[in-house]
Amino acid sequence: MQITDTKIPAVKRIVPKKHGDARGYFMETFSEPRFAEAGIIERWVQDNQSLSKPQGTVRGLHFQIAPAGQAKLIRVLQGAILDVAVDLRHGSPSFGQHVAVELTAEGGEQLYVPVGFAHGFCTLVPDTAVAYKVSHVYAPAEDRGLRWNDPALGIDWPVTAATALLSPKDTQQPLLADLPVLFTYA
Ligand SMILES: Cc1cn([C@H]2C[C@H](O)[C@@H](COP(=O)(O)OP(=O)(O)O[C@H]3O[C@@H](C)C(=O)[C@@H](O)[C@H]3O)O2)c(=O)[nH]c1=O
Repeated sequence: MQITDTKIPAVKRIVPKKHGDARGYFMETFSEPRFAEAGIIERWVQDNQSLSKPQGTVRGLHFQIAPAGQAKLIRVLQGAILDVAVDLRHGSPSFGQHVAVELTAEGGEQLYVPVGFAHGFCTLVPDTAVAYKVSHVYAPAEDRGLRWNDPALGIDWPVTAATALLSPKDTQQPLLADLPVLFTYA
């Protein structure tokens, strides 16, 4: 398992080792000691899974605020996504910047997104299934969003507002400039 920093070091890319044989493959998708060595110490309390039927489905950008902040560990079970994490930590040298990484079922790559980031993805093929661990249970009262295509974020999505499929909620999320201070950089 390889765990490397992305251009925002708090966000990590994980590539599990695939042991292939005549039957197929085996891989460890999570190892507490290996993650701890790489500085990722979380108590994962909920596993989520979603299926997005059309290519070009966008989910996000989402986060939960205190006291229900969520770290996330994202991977693709079927298909492929462009996975995006936006730094919302005021005082961070990368505040407002993002990491965008392709995750595929074939490659088994994962993205670790700590508390303080908004998260979202766009599916790159039809029938894409995504699974992720979170470090706090779903808390609807603390659930928040950020507009996926806010020009201030400069995210190079593979879709436009005319071609993307979003939930009604996600078309109406606030812009970065309209968010109060929600997270601070330690
Ligand atoms: C996120 C969540 C949703 N739900 C319910 C609420 C709603 O009725 C239905 C669909 O919710 P949403 O539209 O928010 O689902 P979705 O847009 O897939 O939300 C997810 O997006 C990705 C990008 C994330 O990062 C996740 O944390 C989560 O916010 O599922 C839960 O029961 N538990 C949960 O943990």
